Amino acid sequence: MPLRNARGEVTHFAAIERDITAQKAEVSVLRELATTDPLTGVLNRRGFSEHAQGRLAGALRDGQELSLAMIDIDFFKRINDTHGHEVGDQALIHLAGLLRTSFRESDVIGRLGGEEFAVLLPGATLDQSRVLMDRFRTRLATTPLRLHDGRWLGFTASIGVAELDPEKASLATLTKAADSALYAAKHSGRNRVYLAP
Ligand SMILES: Nc1nc2c(ncn2[C@@H]2O[C@H](COP(=O)(O)OP(=O)(O)OP(=O)(O)O)[C@@H](O)[C@H]2O)c(=O)[nH]1
Repeated sequence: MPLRNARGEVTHFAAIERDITAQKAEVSVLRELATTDPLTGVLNRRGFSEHAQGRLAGALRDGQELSLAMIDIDFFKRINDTHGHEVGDQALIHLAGLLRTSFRESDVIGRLGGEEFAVLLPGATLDQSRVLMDRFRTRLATTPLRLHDGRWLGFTASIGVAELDPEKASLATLTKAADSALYAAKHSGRNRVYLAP
């Protein structure tokens, strides 16, 4: 803002300066809280969807393959009913930890709700994803969770995988296809990976 003398000539400029570093940090913490699942630390549905939309747009732009896997714990209700809700929560944390150490930094991992998780695999074809997901399924099935009383709890998951079709490209379409494959995996006996046609 210009400051003038009695003759109306500009002699100085005044400015108000405010350090917004703290506000910026606060906004970023709030953003993180809004997009992260507090129990497992992976992205929540909203965070996953935001990241996935971005990666999907990138894949379409670059003509890159992209796959989506939906992962759902088998008989999770039974785990809760038999061992209690706290052990159920531990199982969710266990699964999220295995997901984090099984996939690349560039893959997007989220908990979509309840015992359902999703992994978005940019650059992966349906066939490559099948191999990766089957490896993960086996890793989960052979890595039991150690309970507080020293006992071990083994559990499995069913997985449905779909690949991005550039002709029908939307996250909703891809999710629906992976969900149908997951449904088929559940109904054919669980603890398996099914691919969307
Ligand atoms: N401990 C715990 N349980 C949860 C949470 N969210 C959802 N659940 C439970 O997850 C269970 C889901 O049960 P169902 O949808 O019947 O599925 P399921 O028993 O895994 O059976 P299938 O998927 O058919 O193998 C319910 O008992 C919910 O109460 C959570 O954050 N923590």
